[in-house]
Amino acid sequence: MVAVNHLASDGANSSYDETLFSLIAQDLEQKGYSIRLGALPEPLAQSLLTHQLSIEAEAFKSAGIGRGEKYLQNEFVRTDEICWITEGATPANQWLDWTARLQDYLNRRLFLGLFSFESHFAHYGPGDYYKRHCDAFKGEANRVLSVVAYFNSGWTSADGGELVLYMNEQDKQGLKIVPLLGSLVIFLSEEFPHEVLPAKRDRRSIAGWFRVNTSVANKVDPPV
Ligand SMILES: O=C(O)CCC(=O)C(=O)O
Ligand SMILES: [Fe+2]
Repeated sequence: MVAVNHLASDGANSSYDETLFSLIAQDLEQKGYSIRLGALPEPLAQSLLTHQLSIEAEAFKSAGIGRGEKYLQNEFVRTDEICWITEGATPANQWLDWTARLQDYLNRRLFLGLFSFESHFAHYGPGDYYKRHCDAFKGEANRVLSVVAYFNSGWTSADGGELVLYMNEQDKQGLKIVPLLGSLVIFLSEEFPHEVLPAKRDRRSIAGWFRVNTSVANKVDPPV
């Protein structure tokens, strides 16, 4: 009985996910980005928000640019606080499982060769922003696809904090996306400059990146 229920609910989730993944793949193929409102399964979005709130006080650090030795704190560019997501707590595992399934799907359908995934929670307090930037630089990038998921119920454009996705280097207008609970934005990391406008209240999200493998001979590319 338990096994049947388990299968039934897994089946329902995976058919929902397959439909969503297929729409995302189609968007990426046609436009290079996908904006899907309310797409992240609601129980997953809720449990990620609860988890984020529970670790915020002790585990979050001011965001920097880059990781490891190249880590730079630069308030001119961004002022949010972040916490990298690793396996452990159930909501984090569920997120990593969901993104692994998305990765498999996109590799099968679009042959992107996505190899690993890194992601962090982000908290923008009132006044926090992330100025216009690219997640990867043309040519040298191993970040291929950026994924952002939002956890803010009742957010409207009056609350600021929109993601502005610019279509290319020249675009000054961009597309504004309200960071409403469950919304997902996925885009080719090298192609779309973007920024986060100053938030007027607490704004919570996950930002993540699928990477290709850039290991060479005796230098192993770490997954995060
Ligand atoms: O939170 C967002 O809307 C985007 C964040 C972002 O661009 C980043 O962390 O690189
Ligand atoms: Fe970004």
